[in-house]
Amino acid sequence: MLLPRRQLTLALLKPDLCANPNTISKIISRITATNQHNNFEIIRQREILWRQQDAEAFYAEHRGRFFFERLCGYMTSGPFMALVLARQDAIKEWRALIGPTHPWRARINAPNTLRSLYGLTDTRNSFHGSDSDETAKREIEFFFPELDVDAWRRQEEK
Ligand SMILES: Nc1ncnc2c1ncn2[C@@H]1O[C@H](COP(=O)(O)OP(=O)(O)OP(=O)(O)O)[C@@H](O)[C@H]1O
Repeated sequence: MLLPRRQLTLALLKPDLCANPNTISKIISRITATNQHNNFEIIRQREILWRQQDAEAFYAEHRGRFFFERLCGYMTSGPFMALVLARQDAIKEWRALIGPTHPWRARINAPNTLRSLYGLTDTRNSFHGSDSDETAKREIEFFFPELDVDAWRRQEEK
């Protein structure tokens, strides 16, 4: 029987979460829980501490937006976790698990999502997820340059 092909995505657990190790372990348990909507395999995991220029490079597409300075300030305020997650439909399923960008919207429309439970404000929304295969490759290789995403995908297709 052919197993469904897995996909990679980049997940960030942002600095407000990493200030509390207990919160991180609860979130990791939820990510890896074996049920239909979780069940992610953590392929790589790394603690990151950014300088201002790292945040500006990663979020370059948002330069000029009203929240750009706030976003870079938040992401350089302390260590955060970068994770590479694998499962079938990883991009869609991780974005579904974290919920809408704005935590207040998540609390109304998607109350069991991670941003509903842990997100603080529009900027301090605690999580990130890649939005396409192309973005996932760029973002994964930004944090894990030693991981060749194309090679991983080729291997997965065999
Ligand atoms: N209207 C806003 N006000 C304040 N901060 C914002 C706003 N929109 C986005 N941000 C911040 O910028 C980040 C990147 O914005 P983007 O539009 O790419 O959100 P997203 O794709 O839903 O979230 P993410 O990329 O973090 O998964 C958001 O996660 C949030 O921290």
